[in-house]
Amino acid sequence: MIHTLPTRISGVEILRSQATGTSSKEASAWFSAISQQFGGPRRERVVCTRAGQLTAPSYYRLGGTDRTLRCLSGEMVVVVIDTRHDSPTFAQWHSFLLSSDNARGLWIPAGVAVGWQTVSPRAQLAFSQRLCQGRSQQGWLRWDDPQLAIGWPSIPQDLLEQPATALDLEEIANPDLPCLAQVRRTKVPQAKCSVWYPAAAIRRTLHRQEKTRTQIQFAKVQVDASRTPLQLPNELSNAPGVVGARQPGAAAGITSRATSAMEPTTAKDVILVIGSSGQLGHDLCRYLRQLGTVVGACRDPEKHGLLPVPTFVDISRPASIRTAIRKVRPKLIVNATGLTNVDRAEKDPRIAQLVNAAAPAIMAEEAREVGAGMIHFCTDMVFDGSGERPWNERDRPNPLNQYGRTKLLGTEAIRASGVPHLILRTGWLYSTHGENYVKSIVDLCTYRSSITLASDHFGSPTSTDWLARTLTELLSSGTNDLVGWLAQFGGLYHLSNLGFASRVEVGDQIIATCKQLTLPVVLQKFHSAKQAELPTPTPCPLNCRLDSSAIAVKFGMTLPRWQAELNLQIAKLLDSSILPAQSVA
Ligand SMILES: NC(=O)C1=CN([C@@H]2O[C@H](COP(=O)(O)OP(=O)(O)OC[C@H]3O[C@@H](n4cnc5c(N)ncnc54)[C@H](OP(=O)(O)O)[C@@H]3O)[C@@H](O)[C@H]2O)C=CC1
Ligand SMILES: Cc1cn([C@H]2C[C@H](O)[C@@H](COP(=O)(O)OP(=O)(O)O[C@H]3O[C@@H](C)C(=O)[C@@H](O)[C@H]3O)O2)c(=O)[nH]c1=O
Repeated sequence: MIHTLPTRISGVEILRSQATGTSSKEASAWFSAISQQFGGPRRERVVCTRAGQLTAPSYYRLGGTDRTLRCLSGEMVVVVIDTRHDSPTFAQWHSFLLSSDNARGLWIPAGVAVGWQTVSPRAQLAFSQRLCQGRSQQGWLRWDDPQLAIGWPSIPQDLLEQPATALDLEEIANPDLPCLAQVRRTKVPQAKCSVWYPAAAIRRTLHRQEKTRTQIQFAKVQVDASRTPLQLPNELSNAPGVVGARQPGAAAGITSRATSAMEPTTAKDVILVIGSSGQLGHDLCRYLRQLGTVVGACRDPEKHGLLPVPTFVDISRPASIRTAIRKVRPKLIVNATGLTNVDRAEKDPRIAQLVNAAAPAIMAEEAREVGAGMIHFCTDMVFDGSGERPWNERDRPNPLNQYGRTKLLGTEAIRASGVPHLILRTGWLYSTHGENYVKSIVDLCTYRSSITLASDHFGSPTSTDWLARTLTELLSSGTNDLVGWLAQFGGLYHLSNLGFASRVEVGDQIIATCKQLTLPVVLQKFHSAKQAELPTPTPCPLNCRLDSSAIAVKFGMTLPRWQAELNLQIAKLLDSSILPAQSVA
């Protein structure tokens, strides 16, 4: 019996069964359990892949065929993307870690694209697909669709099965766009031509002929949406160079992907994200792609994990910062760097000064040189933590430690530089990647029976996913002129998730969410202590509450409550099994 669990993508289900292991006997037991439960006849196969190999997402439409996957050996990250424009989770993607250990399978309904990347040296995937009567239309989604910004585990070493006809989600699913047709053209007469109408989900084969070994090219044709599908074939048949392309060459309005003519014609602004390996930098790279061409910069490309390969920068060396910026010549410099280890900053004030204070000042200088604007992130730790009132932008900073002091200097340098800028002062950041207190507590609570947290240290947990998305939304109104937008609307704003909590209350919320998501939690309760009683060497402010009302009012934003955002991010964390997979129900 296979048990099913719903996921965040409507209709996609996690499959759990008793069967584990890699033997072919168990693979066939799995296949027959799938047939029994989900019906047949089915096409079954076992696919072998190597580390880094990526199979681009594909989906089925007409005749709708469902698919199931399970990892027989090794580990792979499977990404599902909802391409059904009438679905409540349309355009959302979600990743799952499938491994031989967690014995997890996935059920993928028609209309949901699925692709995978292997993370272990080798892996085997059991793939079962219901055969349906008539033709079932398979399509491919670009694995690097910039709008989706899928967080694949790494830059693919090897790209399997992404045909040249792979489309962006917008092209596939938006019924409001003019119809897009895909045309296969060959150099021989009576070539096969497939026309596909995403809006109507109709596919036709115009001319059939015996197989030819002639090289096949692909072209995409944008047609007038007002034309009915039946009119289209004639038009295509008449288009020289497409059907029976005797004279290869571009027909009016028809362009080959190979010529890159489908790429946007207007040059996109370049956005340089410095610190792309950090928790916030990573999410900024994912979201800011919606606004321009993102170039990451960090000192360890291995930690960047996204495409394209980042530019090298060591921000403790001024020359390195200047070289990186002059090389990339961005319109926008986003500084997501920081020496964020508060104890390390206290012990090594010279490095803290270089990274948190001097580097932002140099970035601002260089931004002026190349005519760029700047985004920067400041911290709640610039305040002394007195009182209980949330700090607003007019309150006077008075940092207690080197981290706070150097961050304040960096912020002040940018403000004084005259460069158009937006500085977001935030606090208590966490993410589903990188090291942070949320991930640590989720991990620790499965095997530690006691953890002590401060009951008198208050702030707002804020997810980097939300912060990066919110910044992108803010900037999107200024994409025509990012620098001009910053000059007009920029400045310093406080921005964090809504509501305040002590560190203990945050811990309690994490445990409650983990239990709700059926993580086997061992920890029952946190021990509370005063911050001063904890073995932390660095003096830290107690009141880190930030008042984000100024930015919310100015831009009409609704801030999510920290609890709701935390629940969402923990669900993502557990679903994608960044934690040990066997601890997930
Ligand atoms: N974390 C938090 O709670 C808060 C953070 N902030 C601010 O937000 C920003 C992002 O924070 P967060 O994502 O949490 O930080 P992380 O510690 O996750 O990331 C910091 C980034 O800075 C990079 N970096 C540090 N030193 C150097 C160097 N010498 N050369 C090149 N890169 C370097 C790191 O690179 P590498 O990966 O190689 O180390 C990493 O990419 C920082 O400015 C921080 O001060 C503000 C408020 C709260
Ligand atoms: C990382 C970690 C934290 N904790 C506890 C300790 C502490 O009470 C709480 C928070 O830990 P942190 O290391 O995030 O604490 P801290 O360094 O105080 O966090 C600060 O970081 C800098 C960069 C900022 O700018 C601030 O806004 C703030 O987020 O969680 C654990 O119990 N286990 C862990 O593994």
